[in-house]
Amino acid sequence: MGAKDVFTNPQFVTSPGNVGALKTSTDDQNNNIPALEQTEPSDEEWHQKYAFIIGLLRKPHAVLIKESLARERDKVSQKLQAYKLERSCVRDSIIKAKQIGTDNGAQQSLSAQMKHLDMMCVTLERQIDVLSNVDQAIPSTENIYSGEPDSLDGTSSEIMINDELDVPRGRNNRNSNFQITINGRSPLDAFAMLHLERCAHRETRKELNQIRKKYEVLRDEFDSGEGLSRSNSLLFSRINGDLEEDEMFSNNLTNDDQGTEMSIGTDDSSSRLVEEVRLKEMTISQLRSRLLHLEKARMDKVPVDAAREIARLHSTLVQLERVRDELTLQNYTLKSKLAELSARISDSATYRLEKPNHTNSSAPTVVIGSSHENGQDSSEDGTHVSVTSDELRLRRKSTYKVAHNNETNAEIKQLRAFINDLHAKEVEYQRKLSHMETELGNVKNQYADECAKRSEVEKSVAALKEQLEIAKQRVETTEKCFLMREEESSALKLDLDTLNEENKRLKDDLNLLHIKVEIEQSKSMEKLTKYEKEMSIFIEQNKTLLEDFNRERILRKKYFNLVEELKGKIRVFCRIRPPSKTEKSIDIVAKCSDPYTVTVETPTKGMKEYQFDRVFMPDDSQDQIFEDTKNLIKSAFDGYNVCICAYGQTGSGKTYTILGDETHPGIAPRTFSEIFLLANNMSQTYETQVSFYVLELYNDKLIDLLNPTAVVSSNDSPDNNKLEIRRDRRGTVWVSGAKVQFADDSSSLERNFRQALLSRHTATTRMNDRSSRSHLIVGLIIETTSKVNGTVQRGKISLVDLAGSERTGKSGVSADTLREANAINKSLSAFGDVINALTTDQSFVPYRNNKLTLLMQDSLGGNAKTLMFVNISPSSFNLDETIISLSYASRVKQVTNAVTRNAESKEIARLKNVINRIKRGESSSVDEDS
Ligand SMILES: Nc1ncnc2c1ncn2[C@@H]1O[C@H](COP(=O)(O)OP(=O)(O)OP(=O)(O)O)[C@@H](O)[C@H]1O
Repeated sequence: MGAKDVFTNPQFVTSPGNVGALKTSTDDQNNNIPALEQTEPSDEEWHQKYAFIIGLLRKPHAVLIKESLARERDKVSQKLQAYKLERSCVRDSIIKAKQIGTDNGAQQSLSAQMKHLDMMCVTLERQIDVLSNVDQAIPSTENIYSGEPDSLDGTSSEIMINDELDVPRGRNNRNSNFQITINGRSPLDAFAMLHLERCAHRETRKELNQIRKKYEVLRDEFDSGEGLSRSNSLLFSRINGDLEEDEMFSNNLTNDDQGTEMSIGTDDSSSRLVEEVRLKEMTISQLRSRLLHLEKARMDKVPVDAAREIARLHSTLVQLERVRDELTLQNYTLKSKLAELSARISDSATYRLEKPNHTNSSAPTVVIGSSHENGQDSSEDGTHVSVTSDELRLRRKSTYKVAHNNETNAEIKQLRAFINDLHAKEVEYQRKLSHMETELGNVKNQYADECAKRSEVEKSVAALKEQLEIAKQRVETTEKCFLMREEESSALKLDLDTLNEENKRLKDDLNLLHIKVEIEQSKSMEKLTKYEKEMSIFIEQNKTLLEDFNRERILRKKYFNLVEELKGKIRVFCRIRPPSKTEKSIDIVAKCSDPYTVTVETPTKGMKEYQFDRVFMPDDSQDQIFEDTKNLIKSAFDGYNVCICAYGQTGSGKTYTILGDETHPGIAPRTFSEIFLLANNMSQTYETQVSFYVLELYNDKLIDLLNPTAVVSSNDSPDNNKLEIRRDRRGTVWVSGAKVQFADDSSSLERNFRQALLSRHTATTRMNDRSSRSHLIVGLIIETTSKVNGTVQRGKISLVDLAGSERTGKSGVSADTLREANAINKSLSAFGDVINALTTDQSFVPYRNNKLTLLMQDSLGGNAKTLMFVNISPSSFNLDETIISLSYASRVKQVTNAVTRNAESKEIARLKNVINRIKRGESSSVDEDS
């Protein structure tokens, strides 16, 4: 195609008859030998063609092509280097894999990779070679300018241009605006194709030369035969279609009669020869058809002009074969004629010998062949011969010939010699013909081999072309991708520019905003600092105020208490015990809303509220209870009477509050420790003497628990009951006849106290496992004598654990203890009466109605600082009792005592002691008041 494009361009075709057409010279027309030199373009013509293309390749273009070729070669070289490097890495990996002994799959994968890399390396090396060849084929720029044909000489610019020729078509070419084309091809392509065409022509020329030489050899051999000049002329006259003379000669011999058949006879050698020739012809025709097929197949693949050349060569070959066939035919014809002539001659001789005087003319009669078409047998006697009309005619002719015997004898002889020669020549000719056929066969075989080789090469070239096409497509795809990426990149660049501008604008805005924000921030910071300062001031003020408030609150409470104390009011603490096991599932109705208020939810009257000096919650510990209580202990050291009592329904926690248990000691044991602690603290300035008594009011009877035997005797005999409740002149209640025991320390005091408690009356009720069935009164007398001035102060702490107020049915007391319950209720009722009288400012307070009220005379409205615990149960089960207790305690809180200090001067105390001693010596009664 490329070659066709180049050569169909009129500018290339310098001599239309020279290129693409086999021209037959005048001299060779007779011999039918192609004039190869004249059909092949001369070197000058080739140079003209090259020069035309090179003329187009002006210096800039040539330089560009060379540069682009060099670039391409460098690129491919770099690629090759990279592949080689990768190859060496893969090789190292394979070696390592073998050393380590990795699995076969990995090794196979590496091997496949290695093969691929090898293939790529080979391909790239070939590409580099091709590029180098093309580069060398392009003449240097000086030569382009000078346009010297030598520079384009086929020998000097001989390149192996094949279908792998890869003219750089990348960006470089595009960028260099290399747009000159020849029939749609770049000059470089045209140059390459021209070169290809020239090479093909050279090959064809070589081939034809060989054929021509062989042909000439054959011809020389044919011509060089002795005595063959005539036959040669005849043969070549036949070859050249000049058969007139021969036909005349034939007509002379055969009288040229239509329908006459000249039998050659049954000569075996001739028929064998004919058969051989026929077989050879068949073989030749088969070979020819095969050759034609192969030629056609090859022609499809070769450039058109080369194909045309080959076609012409082929037609020449066909012509030559036709000539050969004709010669063969003529040979046969001549052979048959010779045979005929021989037969005639022999017949004529026979006739002449047999009938020498038969006719006047004595001309021999010629019997031709064995043709006896009329079925008449010839007679052997010679006198009568039965002959056909043909025989008669022949005889006439023979007669004629005999008449000219003398003239023809010489000719016959000559003919015989000629026949002999012809026979010899025929043999020779057959030999040469067979030799020529063999040669022709060899040539054909060689040609077929060449064709096969060429087809192989063409196949490999086609495969390489395909690879090249794939590579080109890949390059084009890559270029397209690259272009797309470039377009995308440019679009992105535009976007980026826009975004950069936007970003810049936004940054400016942001900077402005930053400045504004900073200004605002600084302002805000100033304000914040200001506010913080103000806030800290406020916080400080608030803190101070809070502290002041708390201090004031405490002070207020303190002063309120003080006022209350000064007023002599009884202080009342409320303590709510935790729910017992049996009360867990029952509703809780009594709650502590704040440290001074207890609320009780009643089903009929709603929520009831009671205010007390302090309210303790169920989980408040014995420590917390005593913490708010121990100030009173100090008052006893100051000479005041102090009374701490617990009131409440049975099982509400009175005994737990006053006495406690072993693990949770109550107010009494803690008071013992506190007394001796204070005494110890004051031991520098005061001498302290502690004495105590423990009484029980059981069934309206006083029992001295420090002397329980006395109790038994008193019960048995009232006369022996010496325990009498008395008051001294300052109103302090004391019990005459009760054992007052001195205590040196708290432990001995507690030990004796616990011992005394063992004698207390208790019982198990439904409300309490260890219900106190009596009122317990513990008197602690503290007498302090100042070591400085001898002042004596005498204070008393009364700890009273009242028996539980109860409803007999609810508490489930037995009939045996019913009397105890009645006595308890009676005493508590008297206690209530006294409270009523005191709170209603009645002139008469019924202390004497009951021994309990008589005993507590100095604690209720008397000369004492009184603290009463009202113990309540939280559960709804005890709601009624709880409300009664709380109402009762609220009234007690209104009671005012007449609090005075029990202090005397040292002298009075001394005198009193003297008097007491005298009195003890003179009289046992020292009561000052009853
Ligand atoms: N605040 C409390 N914390 C823990 N347990 C308590 C509390 N108050 C009372 N109890 C328990 O409740 C039960 C009854 O208490 P306590 O004996 O003191 O009642 P009481 O009022 O003295 O009864 P009674 O009048 O029948 O003698 C006891 O087992 C006691 O341990």
